[in-house]
Amino acid sequence: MSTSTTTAPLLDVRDLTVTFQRKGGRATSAVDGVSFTIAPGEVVGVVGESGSGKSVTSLAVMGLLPTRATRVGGQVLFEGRDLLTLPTAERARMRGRELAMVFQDPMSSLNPVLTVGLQVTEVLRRHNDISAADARTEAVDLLRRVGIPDPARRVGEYPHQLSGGMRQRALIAIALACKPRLLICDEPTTALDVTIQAQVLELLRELVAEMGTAMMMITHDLGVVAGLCDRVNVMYAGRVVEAAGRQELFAAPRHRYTEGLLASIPRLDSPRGDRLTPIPGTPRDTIGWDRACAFAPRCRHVTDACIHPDLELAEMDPDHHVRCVHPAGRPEPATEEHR
Ligand SMILES: Nc1ncnc2c1ncn2[C@@H]1O[C@H](COP(=O)(O)OP(=O)(O)OP(=O)(O)O)[C@@H](O)[C@H]1O
Repeated sequence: MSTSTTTAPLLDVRDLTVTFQRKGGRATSAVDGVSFTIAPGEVVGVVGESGSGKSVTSLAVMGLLPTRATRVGGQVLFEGRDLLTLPTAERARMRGRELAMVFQDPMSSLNPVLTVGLQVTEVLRRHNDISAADARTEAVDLLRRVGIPDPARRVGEYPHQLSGGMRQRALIAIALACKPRLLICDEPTTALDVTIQAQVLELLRELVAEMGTAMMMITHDLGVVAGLCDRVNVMYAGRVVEAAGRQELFAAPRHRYTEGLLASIPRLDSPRGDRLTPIPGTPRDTIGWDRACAFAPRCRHVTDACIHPDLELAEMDPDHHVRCVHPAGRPEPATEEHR
């Protein structure tokens, strides 16, 4: 089932499944019936622990999963067209122009033997009919817009000559060069120092708002979600377990996993001396969804009813969906911190 937005969605992911065929014939399911939408200009977070399927979901949307031994099912509708059925060449043409992606590690995403300027102009010239000189002028302007100082000099530099923060800014310049309709960011600040993280997130927020670009923000950091996202999808073991507006999610989490995630991070409004409550166990303590709620082994509220093969993502409120047999009630209203 799909979580809804009021305007026609830009991206409408329906019942996405990704299965990897392992050596010896065993298939593992990484994404298991994921559905969500992103409206034009909307910033949607995908949050969850390591291994929950966030990156595989984004790579499936971008068409960047390895084709060998990978089975992708469902639909990825971009402005109504199913990307999964488009010819490979057409998908490649859309990457950079309609959809772009920023990865976690800028050093492995940038080409080390090409100047930063050349990597920006390459994208501009691939998708636009412009001269080399105009592309260079535009590249300098883009580097300036992403906050790279002295951009006219920096265009001639190689990635290793830039700091980590500057490299990530260069990568953002490349991703936004053709003003894509959708930008997918996969943990874009994890590899950066904490002070630089905030600057890069603020830059992303400003740029997508200015360009009207929608953003899918993949993160395990609820602080990033609180500061940036309009709506949030919480993933666990390859499925969306809760989908809600940001305010609603922080004020009244309904899934016991989301509740646990929120209880395990420090909050400014917690009383002094209040202890954080970690979620017991690890994501490895999982039951297959076909037999039960995958979170059941780690859940403090588990009962026999959680052994239930058809646990649907159910509507709690308009635009708030939860996959849980014992969802939490509605606690106190949102604090200023999360508005
Ligand atoms: N190419 C692949 N072949 C086989 N299994 C894979 C492949 N890529 C990912 N997986 C598996 O798919 C599952 C989901 O991985 P994914 O990278 O999407 O998780 P994630 O939520 O993004 O975690 P992280 O935050 O650590 O990146 C994991 O169990 C992972 O081992």
